[in-house]
Amino acid sequence: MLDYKALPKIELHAHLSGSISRQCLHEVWLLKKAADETDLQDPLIEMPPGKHDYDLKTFFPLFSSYIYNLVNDGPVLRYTTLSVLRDFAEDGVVYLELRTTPRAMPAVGLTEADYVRTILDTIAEFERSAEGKTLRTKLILSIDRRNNPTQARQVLALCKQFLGLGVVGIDLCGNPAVPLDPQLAPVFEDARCVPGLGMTLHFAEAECSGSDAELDMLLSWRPDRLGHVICVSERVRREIAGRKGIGLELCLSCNVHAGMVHGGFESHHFGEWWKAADAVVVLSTDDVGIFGSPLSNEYALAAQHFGLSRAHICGLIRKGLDVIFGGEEEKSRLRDILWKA
Ligand SMILES: CNc1ncnc2c1ncn2[C@@H]1O[C@H](COP(=O)(O)O)[C@@H](O)[C@H]1O
Repeated sequence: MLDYKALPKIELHAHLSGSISRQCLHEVWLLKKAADETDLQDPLIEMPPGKHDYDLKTFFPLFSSYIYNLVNDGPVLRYTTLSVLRDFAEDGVVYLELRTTPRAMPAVGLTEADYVRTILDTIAEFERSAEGKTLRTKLILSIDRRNNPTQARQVLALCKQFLGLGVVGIDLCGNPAVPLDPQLAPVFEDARCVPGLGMTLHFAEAECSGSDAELDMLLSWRPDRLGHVICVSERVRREIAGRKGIGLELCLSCNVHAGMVHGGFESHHFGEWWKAADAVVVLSTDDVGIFGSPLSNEYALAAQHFGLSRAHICGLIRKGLDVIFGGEEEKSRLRDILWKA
């Protein structure tokens, strides 16, 4: 039996706010409650331990109406980010690309740039600590589907501002039920022209965001990686398969628990993609705080449901290296770690 936790792993699709454990949110809530700074319900009641079956209707409001109201100042952003980094490190993750939607906190005078800076400073602080020795973390900034073009432009401006300082990519995320504003296209087209900036897109998460017209537009931006890739037509599937070296960030537990795929783990499209010669499949957690499955468990699930051997698992992790946004130096560090495992 493989020790999936001890196995060095790379995580490329993890949303910061969704990766905060309920215990950590509870600790924040206790402090805020004691200081009379919150009217929110205890996170352990709001999101009972063991409850992971949030569907797309109940999932997105968790952020807008709950988590964002608890993580609403600089010290809490630092505290929760540290906790997320610690959790990934303890799970044996050696390279992490964390993604987040820059968020101003006007009540405490924090701008979107301050938000990004606070997270980068926290990552640096963690990497200097003994517990952070093996994990290296980079940041991807997300444009949410609900953002207007001005907000999207601002995210791109932040990517440029912090490129080389820890930010390595741009993402399109958000509730797939929100129609995609075609005016976001020029922002991603411009992002594509920024040297050194990686691009990953949430792709065909639901029927409503899986039309060929939408997917053709996303593919025209020439993304390096795609997240989820669920509701794709046969033509789009072939188109993706033909894009040599494209990264596919697949999230087993998230998709199964949220009812985004049907028929349980065995029928997850990981089964179709993981052997595809030209695609690079990277197992990812998405939102471990909500769906409760750390990356080590995602690998265990893949092995259990798709019959992957130790050699398959190690091969998959090593192949993932090709699609990281962290640059050659990071790849070389990871080669040393992953080929020794
Ligand atoms: C099914 N999986 C998903 N699909 C699409 N968007 C997702 C997501 N999981 C999380 N997010 C997006 O990430 C934000 C929270 O993290 P940050 O505040 O950015 O760190 C949410 O607002 C949500 O839109």
